[in-house]
Formats: sequence, structure tokens, C-alpha cells
Amino acid sequence: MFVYYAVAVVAVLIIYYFIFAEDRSKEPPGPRPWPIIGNLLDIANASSDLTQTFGNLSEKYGEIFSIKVGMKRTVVLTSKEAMFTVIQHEAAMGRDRSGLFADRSFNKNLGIATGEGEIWEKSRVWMFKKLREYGFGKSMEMEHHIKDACEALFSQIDKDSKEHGVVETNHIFNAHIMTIMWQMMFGPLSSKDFADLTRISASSDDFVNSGVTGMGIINAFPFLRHICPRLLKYNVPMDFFNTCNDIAKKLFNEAKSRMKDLDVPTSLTESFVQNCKSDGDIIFNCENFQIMFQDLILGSTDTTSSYLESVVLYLILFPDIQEKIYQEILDVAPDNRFIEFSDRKKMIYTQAFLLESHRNGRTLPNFVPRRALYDFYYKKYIIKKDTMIMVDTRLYYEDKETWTDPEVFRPERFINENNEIFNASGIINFSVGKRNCPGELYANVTSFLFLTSLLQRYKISVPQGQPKPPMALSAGFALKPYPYQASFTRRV
Ligand code: HEM
Repeated sequence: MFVYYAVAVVAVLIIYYFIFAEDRSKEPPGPRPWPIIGNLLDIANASSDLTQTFGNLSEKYGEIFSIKVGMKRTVVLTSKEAMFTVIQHEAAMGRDRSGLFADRSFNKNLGIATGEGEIWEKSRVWMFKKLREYGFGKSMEMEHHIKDACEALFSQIDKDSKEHGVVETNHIFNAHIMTIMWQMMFGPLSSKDFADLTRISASSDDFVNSGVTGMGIINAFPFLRHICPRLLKYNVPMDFFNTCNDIAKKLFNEAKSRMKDLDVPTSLTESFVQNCKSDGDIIFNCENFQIMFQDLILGSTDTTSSYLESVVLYLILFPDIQEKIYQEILDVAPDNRFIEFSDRKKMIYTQAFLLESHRNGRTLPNFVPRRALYDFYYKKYIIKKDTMIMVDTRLYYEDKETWTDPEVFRPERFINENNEIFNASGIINFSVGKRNCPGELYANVTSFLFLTSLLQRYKISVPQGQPKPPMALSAGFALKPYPYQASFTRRV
């Protein structure tokens, strides 16, 4: 009996596949999707590596192609022209708000990273304007927090070096980087804050370590998270989101009770609370605050930390390059003073190294998926309402016409004959347009200061007797090196 049912189901699927499949002739080309599973077989067959898969499909179908990820109609953009044109289109300002994305925000349109329309726009503008008042981007104030974070990192490196002779670099930056955003949101760190930071940091590490397979399946088939949550490790990201939400709610309520006795807010959170005047306000309410807190903590921490892990990897893989940066540091600060962000103008090679690290590290190669808010066209192709829009930056960064020798790690490609930085705009890791990454400056200041203060203090190398770690990167929430160890030898 079972065999008859199975044959009948297969027959229906084949009839659907060849006869009833919808007309997609005006959409970007791509492999024909199967009912229910879409193109998951093409994706799985092509390669286990998503960016490789997208590259293979792009070779066959061009700079823009269609796939169905489960039931979700998706277009993938692989050329700079396609990315820049589509991503900046007003119709492409939506986000995927199904499955995990919906669950993380109480099934509501909230926050910056997954919010849409008025809520997104107003939340983003308010948050980043206010952050600037509390130090964000203002060189000296933010540098002060970064300097403290570097000191804490050095203590950890010294301790690990003393105890083990080497340092495990996996996640070494995360907790320290989190403290920078924390202080801009809540003010100076207290001992209570350290307990919260440790909780968030631990659950964020679990989230990032849990891998992307389960989340990819949930993304393709959101209903499966209710059927087999444990198998798909659905609890791991949800633990992280719930931990963030609990802590944000607690801090919101604490600020609320403080504001009863205060006229002038002393932190961003108090400022937010002061604006919460009416219950129905769509921006100034506790739930929107909780989601914005998640956006900032997750948005600023894992990205910048993964990028810095790549930076340290390139330093140990290319000791000559490390030495050149160190010489530049000595030229600018022979007395070993703390290097400031304004010093970067005199540190052309260091800047070029950081750009080349972005080109190789890519960090968020698929950006954050967008959703088409209405039908629109790219060249002759229609991108229909509710289509997911993804990018893949690898082909662009490996394009020989653009980069001549993309396979070589060569900071000099960003320096012109007048010893000035050249083609910095070739780095597109922070995306473009009005929904680009609002944390670009923060990431650049943080990575510049972490790099220079690390090299002022240590010579970093592959531990003696160990093979060089691979340059290939591992995919997770962000792209980062496979775990590796490094020796940190004190210079001063
Ligand atoms: C190396 C570090 C970073 C990289 C490579 C990176 C990259 C990105 C990318 C590609 C997007 C998606 C933009 C789009 O949809 O077009 C994004 C969004 C976002 N990033 Fe970053 N980011 C980094 C650091 C940061 C930092 C430090 C912060 C916070 C200060 C931050 C906060 C955000 C937020 C809130 C969004 C959502 C923006 C929106 O939807 O309007 N990011 N980031």
C-alpha cells in the first residue's frame, strides 16, 4: 500500500514540476524549483559551501539568478553592479520577518535590523543620533572605552600565555568588544553589568557555535521549528534572544525607576525611557527597546570580533606585513603612547592592511537578506514582491579584472603612487544605501585601535612547532577563521 502512495506522490510532483510550474520567464533565470523543497537539492548538490554553490550557479545563470530556498522565492546578486543597483532600490528595503526573525521580535515589526517602514526608519535614526551624544563615533569618548577594552584583552592574553604558552583566538575579542557598546548605552560599567555581560557573552558564543545548518533549515521551512526544535537546535538562538530580552527589560525598568527622580537623562537608555510617554507609542516602548538592544549587541559584537580574528590570522600568516605595520606604529609613536584614531592619516600601510583584511575576510558575505516590498525591475528581470534578496560578495572580491591578482594578500593594492589610500570604496562589506550598516565607523575605529595597540605590545606569531593555520574561513553567523592558536610575545 505504502508503495502505491509513494508512487502517487512522486507522480504528482513530476506533473507539477513539468506542467503546472508557474511561469517564471520574466524573473531572473535559475534552476527549476521542485514543489515544497524548492532548489534545496541544487544547493546541497552543488557544494557544501554556500558561497561556492552561489558561484557555480552564477557561472551558469549570470550576475543575478533565482532559487527557491524551500518555499521562499529568492534572488542572489553576485556582481557589484547588481548588488549596488538592487540593494539601493526603495522596493528592496524590507527584511525577512518569518521564522526565527519573527520569534526574536515577539512576532512584531520592531527594531532596526529586522524592522520595516516607519518603525525601522525612526528607530534607526533615533538610536544612532542618540548614540553619538553618548560617545559613538566621537573619537575621544569612544576611544576611551576602546582603550579600557584593550587593557582587559591584554590581561586575558597575558594570563593565557602564562598558563598555556599560547592563546586560543576563537572568540577572544567578543566579550571585550561588547563592553564598548554597553557603555555607550548604559554608562560606566558596574559589577552588576559584568554578570549580565558574561551571561550574554556565553549565550552568544553558544549561538554562534551552534552552526548554520539548523538555522538554514528553519529559514527554508519555518514550520519545522515547531515540529523538531531540538534537532534543529532552535533553542540555541532563542536562548540568546531571550537572554538579551530579559536583560534589556531589566535595564529598561531600572532606568525607568531612576528617571522618576531625574530631569536630565545620564545614559542613552534613560533618554529612551524619558521618551516613553504614551502607552501606544510605536517607537518608544519596552519591546522596541529590547529588540534594538539585541540589534546593537549582536550587530556590533560578532561581526567586529570575527573581522579582528581574521586580522590576527593575516598578521601571523604574513610576518613581513606585521613588521611593516609595527614600523609605522614606531614612526608615529616612538614613545609608545596610545595610538589614536586620528593617527591613521599618517599610517597609510596600516589602513591598507585593514582594507585588504576586509577584502579577504568578507565577514558578512551574504549581508543580511532583504525582502522586496513590491514588484520592481533590475535590467530586464522582474523581482516580485516578497522575494528574498541575497548577495554573495565572493565573486566580486575574486574578480581578476577588478583586482588583477585577487588570490594574493597584498595591502599595497590600496595605495597609489603618491602614497595615498586608493579605492577604499572597493570594499563593500558594510553594504550601501540607506539600509547599509550604521556601525561602519564604530567597526573601523575599534579595529584600528585594537590592531595598533596589540602590535605595540606584542609580536604575534604561529606557535613554534605548529603548522600555519589555513587562510580559508569558516561560515557561521559571520565568516571567520577556523579556530587557531597564536603566540603573543611581549615587546614592552
Ligand atoms: C566588521 C564589522 C561589520 C560588518 C562587516 C557589518 C556588516 C553589515 C551588513 C552587510 C549589514 C546589512 C546591510 C544591508 O542590509 O544592506 C549590516 C547591518 C547592520 N549592522 Fe553592521 N556590520 C559590522 C559592524 C557593525 C557594528 C559595529 C554595529 C553597531 C554599532 C552594526 C550594526 C548594524 C545594524 C543595526 C544593522 C541593521 C541595519 C538596518 O537594517 O537598517 N554593525 N551590517
